[in-house]
Amino acid sequence: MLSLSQVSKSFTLKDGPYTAVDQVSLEVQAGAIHGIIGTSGAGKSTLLRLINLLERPDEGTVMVDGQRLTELPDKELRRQRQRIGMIFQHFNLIGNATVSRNVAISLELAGVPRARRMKRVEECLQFVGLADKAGQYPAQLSGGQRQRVAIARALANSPKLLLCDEPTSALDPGTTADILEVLRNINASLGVTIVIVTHELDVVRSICSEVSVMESGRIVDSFSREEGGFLPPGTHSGSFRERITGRTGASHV
Ligand SMILES: Nc1ncnc2c1ncn2[C@@H]1O[C@H](COP(=O)(O)OP(=O)(O)OP(=O)(O)O)[C@@H](O)[C@H]1O
Repeated sequence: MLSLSQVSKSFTLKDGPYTAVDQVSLEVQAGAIHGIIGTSGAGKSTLLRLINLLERPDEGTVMVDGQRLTELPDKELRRQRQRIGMIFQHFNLIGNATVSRNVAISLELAGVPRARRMKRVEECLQFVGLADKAGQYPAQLSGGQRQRVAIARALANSPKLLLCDEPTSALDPGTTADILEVLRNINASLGVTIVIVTHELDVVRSICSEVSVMESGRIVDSFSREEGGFLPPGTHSGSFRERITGRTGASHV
């Protein structure tokens, strides 16, 4: 579903170039929930933004669902991007637009006719349990409800891939569990592949099927739930792998 090959991205800072993502290669199979974890500044969000080319890689190739995004002309890239949903830590909703309009905008941009748009908005709001909030504004909603609106917006164009940048980091533990349940449901019932950037180990333990650990712009370890399960939520010590799986192990990378 997703294949990154030798992808790098540098930024020009005051004291010279800074490599935020350094020759990363990554394969995510269709149907996975892939977690990217690491300390602050490791390059996780930049890597996520390289997947849908919100950031253009300096080097390397990005393939999503058989399409080499890094080689597409702008117009075709915009079309392909509609099949990649994205949600953010701070929801990024339009404050002066109603809930239904927030969801409808991505459909308008995709040129979906009005009648189909309205039907799809209703379906998506129903999916996230907010059909009764269609006429409200983001400021009238709780954090969890705002993230549900953002999820409905991301689902509107029926994406095959959903990118989540710290989706629960602004939420309390109970609301976090609810949002993770919505993401699990999107994966299980709609078959959407999910890539989730987080610094929260419990998010990874709770929903991810596989994990990449990032450090200084590189993927330094990767492992999957299939190798022997993940620990239940709680405090554990050691490397990211030990804290998530309870096991030590050689890096696969
Ligand atoms: N647009 C940009 N311009 C300059 N530097 C940037 C830009 N985006 C990211 N960086 C730098 O790249 C590094 C990696 O940032 P990134 O946000 O990808 O890390 P992260 O692992 O997601 O961290 P956090 O968990 O704190 O968000 C940081 O040092 C950051 O300051």
